Amino acid sequence: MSKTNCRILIVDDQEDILTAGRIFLKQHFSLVRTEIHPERLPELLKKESFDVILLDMNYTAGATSSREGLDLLQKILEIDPQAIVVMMTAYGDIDLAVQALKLGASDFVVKPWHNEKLLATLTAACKLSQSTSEVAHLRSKQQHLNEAMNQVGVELVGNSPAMQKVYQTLEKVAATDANVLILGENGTGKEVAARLLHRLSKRAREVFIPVDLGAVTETLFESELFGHVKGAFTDAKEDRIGRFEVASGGTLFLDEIGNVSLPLQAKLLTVLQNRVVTPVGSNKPKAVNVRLISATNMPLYEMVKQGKFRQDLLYRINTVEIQLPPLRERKEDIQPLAERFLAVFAKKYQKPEVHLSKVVLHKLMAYSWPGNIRELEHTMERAMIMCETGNLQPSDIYLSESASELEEVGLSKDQTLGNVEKTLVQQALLKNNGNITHASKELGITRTALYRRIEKHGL
Ligand SMILES: Nc1ncnc2c1ncn2[C@@H]1O[C@H](COP(=O)(O)OP(=O)(O)OP(=O)(O)O)[C@@H](O)[C@H]1O
Repeated sequence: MSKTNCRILIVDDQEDILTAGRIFLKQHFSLVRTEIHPERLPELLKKESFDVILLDMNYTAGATSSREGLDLLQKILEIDPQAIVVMMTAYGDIDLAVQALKLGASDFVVKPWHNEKLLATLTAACKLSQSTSEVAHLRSKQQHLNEAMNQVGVELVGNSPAMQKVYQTLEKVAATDANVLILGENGTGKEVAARLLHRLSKRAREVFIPVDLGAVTETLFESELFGHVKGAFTDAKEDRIGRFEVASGGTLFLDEIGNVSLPLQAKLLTVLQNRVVTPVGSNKPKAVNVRLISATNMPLYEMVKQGKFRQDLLYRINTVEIQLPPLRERKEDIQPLAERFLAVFAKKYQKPEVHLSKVVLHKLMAYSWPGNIRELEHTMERAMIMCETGNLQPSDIYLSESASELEEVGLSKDQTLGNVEKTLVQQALLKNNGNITHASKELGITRTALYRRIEKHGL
């Protein structure tokens, strides 16, 4: 007969009980220890761990208060709150057994015990102990995974005044559970900001669950967000929890919220108001506790006026609003971002680190970046791949707008002769991708004269 892998400790001050218990239980469980001195229990538990403790309630011969047993139970649970303790009570002590259960005991057996009953109770207690430690193990694994995942993409580069305002708001709102709406054009870093907010919040050890609502089909919306029960529809082969439940305790990031249709907006609103979800095919609502962050690049206020977005839903999601400015409105962030991306891609493609020269920087600064930081990131990745010399050339920077459409750098603002000359030289260099011969030809000056001007204007 194979033994159950379970370590059992029997505590009693009567030698005959300990002996009878040991002889019987050793046939069924991998380890059985006994302790006749209950006062030594705390010391013993610090040294050794047991899956189940079988604890007597009455210690002093003839005592009826059983206070000692309850005190010992409390001590055990102080040392190990997860301990599985089965109490042994005398016949007629049911009230005391109930008290013990309320204090945290897992079960009780009546003395003198029936062997089958004792065996069944302890087998169940061993299973409970195993599941409790599995849950604890999974929980700590989950926490490690969350922490590792929460590290991904949470650094917001850029210190422009516009971004400083964003950081200040993120820090203020992180301490609260307020619903946050992040607005901004494509690629401005809305998801990175949402991840950073989660990491700064008190939910940082829990999950961050992003949902791209633009990619969720109308028919799967409810099942995806609220879950479904087996048989709710043809493909529902088993119960599945939705993103709200997965995110419970943590943060739910609803990206592209402006893409949700009006009927589904109503369903979303009901969930946010009542803080419960009802899986598709079920009639049992489940409570959820999420911090909600929503994001969109769509003009939600305009959409409310046009009847395309529910005003009550907007008010529900925008307790605090964060506007991420487009890159063209925070040009001072271009250099640090470009340098960061170059460093990242140098590592990725195992190339030496590349220096960002002034002429390349000018090309980057003159562009309007309609795709914002995502476009800058892709541009720098491509440049790193194309760059052969370790010295990035303007020709390595491929931009979707043609050079003639580049902004006229500063021409209208300060038209001193020096500035006009500097601008013309810059533009000629940009247009010719830094090629001195071609740029000097276009400007109608010699190469030496162009070099002199480059030096003079610090280009
Ligand atoms: N401030 C920043 N610092 C560093 N990287 C950033 C920053 N902002 C954005 N990025 C990077 O730019 C890319 C786009 O960012 P993100 O996905 O957060 O933008 P988004 O506004 O959510 O885009 P979309 O509207 O298309 O969903 C990502 O690769 C991200 O890592």
